[in-house]
Amino acid sequence: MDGCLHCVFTWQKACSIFHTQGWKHLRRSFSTEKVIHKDHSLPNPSWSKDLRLLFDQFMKKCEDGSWKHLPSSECKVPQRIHSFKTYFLDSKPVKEDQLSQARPFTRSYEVGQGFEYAMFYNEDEKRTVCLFQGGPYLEGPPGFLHGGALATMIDTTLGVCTISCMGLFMTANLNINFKSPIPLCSVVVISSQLDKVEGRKVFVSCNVRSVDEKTLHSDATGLFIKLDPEKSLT
Ligand SMILES: CCCCCCCC(=O)SCCNC(=O)CCNC(=O)[C@H](O)C(C)(C)COP(=O)(O)OP(=O)(O)OC[C@H]1O[C@@H](n2cnc3c(N)ncnc32)[C@H](O)[C@@H]1OP(=O)(O)O
Repeated sequence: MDGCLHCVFTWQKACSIFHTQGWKHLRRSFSTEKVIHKDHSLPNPSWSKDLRLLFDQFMKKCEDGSWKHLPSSECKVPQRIHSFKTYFLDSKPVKEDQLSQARPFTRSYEVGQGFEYAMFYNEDEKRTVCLFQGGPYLEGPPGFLHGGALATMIDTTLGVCTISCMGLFMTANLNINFKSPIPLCSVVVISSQLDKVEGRKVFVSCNVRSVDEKTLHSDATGLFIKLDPEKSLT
């Protein structure tokens, strides 16, 4: 179990270092035994009552060990992270100075304005649940969440579901049905599961429901491909 969670943390940590400090630092960081970051997936004053209640419910489910709360940025770097650099040694990313202002997309807004979420993972059931509150800067149609913002959270949730079992990956395909618009600043529950693994291909799916579960806002499937160390990404 720890190994699976470490994979999630590894990806998040790697993205964070890459976006903020560039490849050199990413590589250097692999020699670090333990790095602690602030966890952005804990309650803050912008969270609605619904989000807090759901968060508390899932934290209770964590007490018997069946579910795990996944920190958003706080992470331990496992020894196996050394292998991560293999995938990127030959890549030629954009200049490091261009990346100095970059940050992970879902954590790029001020508290409460963009993506507020917490994720929970069930190892036995291979399921990931994301509790998501889309803030006012994520507006699409007046008063409603932008479809791209929902797609981002679906991709992230499916990605976490995937990485928990397979390590480093990229999204190859996302197929989303938007069934009912999501009021801005409301809370939805994104429930994802791993459906099938075929070699380097992992098939996952999810649905997005209102807090009372009465409204199906969206459903989606995703295909994630495990990175091949023999291939460069660029
Ligand atoms: C924890 C945080 C979660 C964050 C989640 C966010 C994740 C992201 O946003 S990733 C960014 C968006 N995605 C990308 O930019 C990916 C761009 N694409 C790529 O880099 C490559 O196409 C990549 C890595 C996905 C696959 O490349 P590669 O490793 O060469 O795989 P390749 O050999 O072409 O294909 C492997 C298998 O997958 C299949 N496949 C690949 N792409 C697709 C696709 N789009 N649809 C269906 N099948 C596909 C191939 O047919 C092949 O199948 P088989 O083994 O049966 O012959």
